[in-house]
Amino acid sequence: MKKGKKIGIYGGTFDPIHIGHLVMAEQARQAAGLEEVWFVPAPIPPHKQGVAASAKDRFTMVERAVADHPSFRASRVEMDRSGPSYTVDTVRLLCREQPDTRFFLIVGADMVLDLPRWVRIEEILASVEVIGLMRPGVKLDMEQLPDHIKDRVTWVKEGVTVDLSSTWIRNRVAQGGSVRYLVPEPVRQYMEAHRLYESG
Ligand SMILES: Nc1ncnc2c1ncn2[C@@H]1O[C@H](COP(=O)(O)OP(=O)(O)OP(=O)(O)O)[C@@H](O)[C@H]1O
Ligand SMILES: O=C(O)c1ccc[n+]([C@@H]2O[C@H](COP(=O)([O-])O)[C@@H](O)[C@H]2O)c1
Repeated sequence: MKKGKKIGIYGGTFDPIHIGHLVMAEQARQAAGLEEVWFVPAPIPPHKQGVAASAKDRFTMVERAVADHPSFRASRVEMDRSGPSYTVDTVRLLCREQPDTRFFLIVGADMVLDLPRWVRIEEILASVEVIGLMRPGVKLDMEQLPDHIKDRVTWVKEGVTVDLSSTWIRNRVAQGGSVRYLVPEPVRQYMEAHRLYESG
């Protein structure tokens, strides 16, 4: 077992980042005793059909969202890479740069069920552990997961769950509704200033 720092890697599209991401990342940090959590915006998420905001805007919103937490960081590790943002490339790079660090991938329940379809998932699971986040509306049928994946996932069972998605936020903004308190205030102000997700 590695003895170095414990760092969480929280990858996502963050289109936009919302309080569900933040509340769950904080619970993962506490539950696993992580010294830091790195939020890793994916410019081209491998399994999504398209994104609404640019990678630059999504990254800036993540930066703003985590600025007031002493252990949260926005990581540029996927920002300057071309092609789909495969997690295996990120994990490879981080483990090479910091061989003594114990990295944990923080993954929502919907994405945990998707792990069997990730590129080179065996290599990922040989290098990092997975912290699973419960998510409302996602039924955890563990039969869907092969044992070698299931065994690498530790679930955060304490605390609250948050019934919120970026899709819901985008739809709300497009309908002219308020998302105050559902995204951090600096993120809301950025969205408003840049007219992100507004219709027309
Ligand atoms: N409310 C939530 N509770 C638990 N996990 C979440 C929640 N929202 C997002 N996640 C997890 O955060 C990671 C990044 O998610 P993503 O940025 O795609 O947000 P999303 O809300 O799922 O977006 P979208 O609605 O656009 O699909 C994924 O692992 C996802 O499962
Ligand atoms: O590497 C893969 O094959 C892979 C497939 C699907 C998702 N991911 C990663 O999982 C994270 C969450 O994805 P998403 O689509 O829910 O934002 C994000 O960091 C993606 O790059 C990675």
